[in-house]
Amino acid sequence: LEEVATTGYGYGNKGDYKSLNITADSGQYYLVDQTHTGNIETYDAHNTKSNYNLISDYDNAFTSTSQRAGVDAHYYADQVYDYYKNTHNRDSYDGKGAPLYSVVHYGYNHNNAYWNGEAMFYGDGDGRTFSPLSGANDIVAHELTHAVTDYTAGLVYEYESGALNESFSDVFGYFVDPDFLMGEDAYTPGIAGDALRSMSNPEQYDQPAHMSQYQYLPNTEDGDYGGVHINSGIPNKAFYNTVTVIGKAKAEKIYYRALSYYLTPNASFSDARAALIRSAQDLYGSTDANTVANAWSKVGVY
Ligand SMILES: Cc1cc(C(=O)NCC(F)(F)F)no1
Ligand SMILES: [Ca+2]
Ligand SMILES: [Ca+2]
Ligand SMILES: [Zn+2]
Repeated sequence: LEEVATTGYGYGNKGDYKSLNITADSGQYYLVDQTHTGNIETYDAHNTKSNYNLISDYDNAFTSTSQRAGVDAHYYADQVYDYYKNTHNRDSYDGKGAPLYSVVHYGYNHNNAYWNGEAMFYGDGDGRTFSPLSGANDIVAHELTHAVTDYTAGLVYEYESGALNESFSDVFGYFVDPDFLMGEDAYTPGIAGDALRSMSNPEQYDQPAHMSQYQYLPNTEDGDYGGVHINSGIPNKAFYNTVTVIGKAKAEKIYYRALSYYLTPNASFSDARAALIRSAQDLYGSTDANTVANAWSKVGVY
């Protein structure tokens, strides 16, 4: 018997119907999507941090409650893969069709998600701060964009370059989920309208929105590696200032060109401003280049 590509369906964390690309193999069905260069495969860690296994079922319906996190991770990984291929002609995070591996039910009550250089890992949340984190497509795009960044600009995950690394992940989270809130679909299931971060109003969630409020923190785990998730509010606000004037279609080309062509591992906020101005000038001319310049000047970055 061989692995036959087929379609199935399942319910996401919100009980929403999702059509899935799956694989049938000797009477079993697996969350393995063979429709791209590399497979998209989704695993279950059963609330451990080790020994994962492919999510499988006896039919093509992944409708059990325990499968919901995997259904979302599988579906959104496909969505983000398609985004990079269709919008930027980038085949997976390495540009060469690398397979995408996702692991759900990672750890116990784990209020986070992350890319470890090889796979994406999603906690279930504790049910108060987060519901299963794969349920937010901007989080999936955020994590996958860390992989893209690692293969392109390689922004070092500390201080300003690290805050840029975080910001580019939020920015491509916007491009996949075009609203200015980050993580809202998995954040505080008991509270409507809030989010992990706001790109339009970073201060709402205790992030600086201007260079004058940059937080000098130590490059330690406790210091969030120089405040990479905190100081990202400044480039996030600059992005908001840009996209609200230029529009999404142009902004995503400008940001992708800067990330893949101009930015270097130790880029500062000022270097990012220059890379984005250059990208806007290359693609669309001086009017849009000036818009980018002003967007960053307004957050105190020159
Ligand atoms: C600490 C800490 C981690 C994060 C974060 O952005 N995690 C990735 C996400 F996808 F879950 F959002 N923010 O503060
Ligand atoms: Ca969002
Ligand atoms: Ca909420
Ligand atoms: Zn991140």
